[in-house]
Amino acid sequence: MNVAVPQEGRTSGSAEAASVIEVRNLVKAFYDASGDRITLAATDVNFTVRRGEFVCIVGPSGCGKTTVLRILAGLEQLLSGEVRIDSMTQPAMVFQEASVFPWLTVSQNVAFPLSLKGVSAQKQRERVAELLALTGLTEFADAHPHQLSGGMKQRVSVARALVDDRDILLMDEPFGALDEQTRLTLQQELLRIWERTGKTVVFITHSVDEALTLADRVLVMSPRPGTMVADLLVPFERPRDVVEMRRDKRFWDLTYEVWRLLAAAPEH
Ligand SMILES: Nc1ncnc2c1ncn2[C@@H]1O[C@H](COP(=O)(O)OP(=O)(O)OP(=O)(O)O)[C@@H](O)[C@H]1O
Repeated sequence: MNVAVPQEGRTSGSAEAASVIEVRNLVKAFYDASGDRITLAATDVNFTVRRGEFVCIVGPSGCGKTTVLRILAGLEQLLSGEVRIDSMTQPAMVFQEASVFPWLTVSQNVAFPLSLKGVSAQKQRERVAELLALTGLTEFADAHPHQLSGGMKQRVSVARALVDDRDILLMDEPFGALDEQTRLTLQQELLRIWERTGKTVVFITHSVDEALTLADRVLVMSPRPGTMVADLLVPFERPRDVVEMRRDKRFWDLTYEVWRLLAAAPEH
């Protein structure tokens, strides 16, 4: 069942049992205030995501990656096409900039979705403790965001996205603003969390390296208006070691393959 805000083109149902997200012939355009000038952001986008899968989307800047993700989240309307999300819960979203409330503590930030749902204080405490442990934040439970590093703030965002146990996690360049080393640490942590929770993840990144580190499949988009030009299987076994996997020649062969596709993708 789809509990997302109903929109034209978004339907519910379980036509394809294995796929939890199905996008067919999606077209999205933005209009200026007068309605005259149109920016075609994405065109004829097709892909599916199976339950529990980790899918990364890469593509050049402005090709429509965020737009596609926002449509999945129910934050944008599509112009035409169809989006089917087979889930009991609205997708959770994590953005590039850690979206934490500065006046709340780490615990209160993580608990926020539960407080909106009227979950009892005792249950909130239990669930928040689980999530703080999962994301390595237990000792910062009472800290405020200004006392945290960028990586820790992003951990708070991830913990909050997981706290009310939604099936689908949509992540828009969540580690894009972090330094390389913190990024690698958080990639490893995200993989561990994903393996434990079994969420379906759609993750946008500019980094080919990051996509191959995390994903079961990498979807490659063309320049704007973006469309899918490749759907590549990432064959590395799980659990992955984000450092050790770089010794595997297949990692670099795939890196070359994705870069070749990005370089060759035609502009529309
Ligand atoms: N609200 C909006 N109004 C008008 N145009 C928009 C809006 N949002 C996005 N666009 C345009 O749609 C196109 C796709 O934008 P989008 O943010 O989806 O790209 P992206 O692939 O995520 O880019 P980046 O990788 O740089 O974040 C761009 O040309 C952008 O200017």
